Amino acid sequence: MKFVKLSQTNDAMPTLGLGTWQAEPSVVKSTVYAALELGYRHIDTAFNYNNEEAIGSAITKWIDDGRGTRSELFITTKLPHIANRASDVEKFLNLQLKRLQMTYVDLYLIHVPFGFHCDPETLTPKVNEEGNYELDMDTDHVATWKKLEECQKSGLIRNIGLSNFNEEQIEKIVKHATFKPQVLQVELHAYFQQIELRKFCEKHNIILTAYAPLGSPGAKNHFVTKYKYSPSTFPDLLSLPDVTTLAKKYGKTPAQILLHFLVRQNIVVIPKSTNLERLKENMDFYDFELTTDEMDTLIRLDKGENGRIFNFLFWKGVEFHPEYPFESVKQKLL
Ligand SMILES: NC(=O)C1=CN([C@@H]2O[C@H](COP(=O)(O)OP(=O)(O)OC[C@H]3O[C@@H](n4cnc5c(N)ncnc54)[C@H](OP(=O)(O)O)[C@@H]3O)[C@@H](O)[C@H]2O)C=CC1
Ligand SMILES: O=C1CO[C@H](CO)[C@@H](O)[C@@H]1O
Repeated sequence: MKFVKLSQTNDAMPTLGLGTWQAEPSVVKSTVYAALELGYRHIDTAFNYNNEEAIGSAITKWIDDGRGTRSELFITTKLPHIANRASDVEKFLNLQLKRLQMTYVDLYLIHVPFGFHCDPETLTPKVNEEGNYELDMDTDHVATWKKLEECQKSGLIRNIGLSNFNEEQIEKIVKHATFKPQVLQVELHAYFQQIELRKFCEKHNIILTAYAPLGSPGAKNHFVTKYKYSPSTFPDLLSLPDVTTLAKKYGKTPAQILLHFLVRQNIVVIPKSTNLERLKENMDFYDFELTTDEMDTLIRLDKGENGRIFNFLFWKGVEFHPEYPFESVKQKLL
């Protein structure tokens, strides 16, 4: 396992984490326990994934079984879109810590830059007459960030960061922050390499975590059936000839090539799997080295903005939120 150092706390963040979106609570408990046994030390979850409780039980059991200690682990969770306001940070963080059975998380991210009104009974977004989520137009990133800083100071969070924010939004937070964002988690894979954003993060000492590092094969099913997206908009990175050729050459799988490609560039990856064989496979990509020419071949797969899968437009009307982050997605809608 390789680690990256977070600039302000000097914490070591494992370059491989286990993604858990779409990992159902009924299976994720055994998945997380198995992953820890295999050597995973970094788990990525979120309030929205509805599985923090199951993940917490798996980790608690693993520690109680004497298999390892809390301090060996790097646990990330996220402040949800329904709580994207200073007054909700402590309430949600405390609830999430309770679900996770932890006294602190290693990394807490603001999940998305936009906010929705919350139904306090169900802790789900309020829905308007047209059946759309009600946007909270008053989202104030700096105020929310200051609250995260307080929670970091009081020891509930070790590191704070952002997810799905654009450069301008990050810059504003950096300008007002006492404790700067340590990590930015965004969609990042061979078809969507985020070249400009990566330069920006390097300049600000922000570590990038790649979500959907395999091109999120599971999102296709989810978005097509739940949100009626067209199946043709989803990439199949695992079958690309440039990837499968390299896999053959090194005796590796396409997934291992795609993960190696990102980690080689100092990017943290969080592939999701609930399948034991694939959990093992997704750890085993550190023992070979693509040549510079081979890295260049994969770099050339980048489709820029056309490679984006996650635009959040499945939340109808979200592009009208003042903090909707993806200007080029908005432009295309005009
Ligand atoms: N901050 C944010 O807004 C977001 C964060 N995330 C985070 O990033 C994580 C990763 O992204 P995700 O969207 O899950 O996409 P990934 O690119 O990690 O792909 C996961 C999918 O690929 C399959 N898979 C896993 N390993 C392999 C393999 N070796 N070969 C073939 N198929 C494989 C999984 O199925 P199976 O389980 O059956 O193996 C699953 O369907 C999420 O789980 C979540 O933690 C994701 C989206 C947005
Ligand atoms: O993390 C995430 C996984 O994908 C979801 C889509 O339903 C988003 O909620 C979210 O950003």
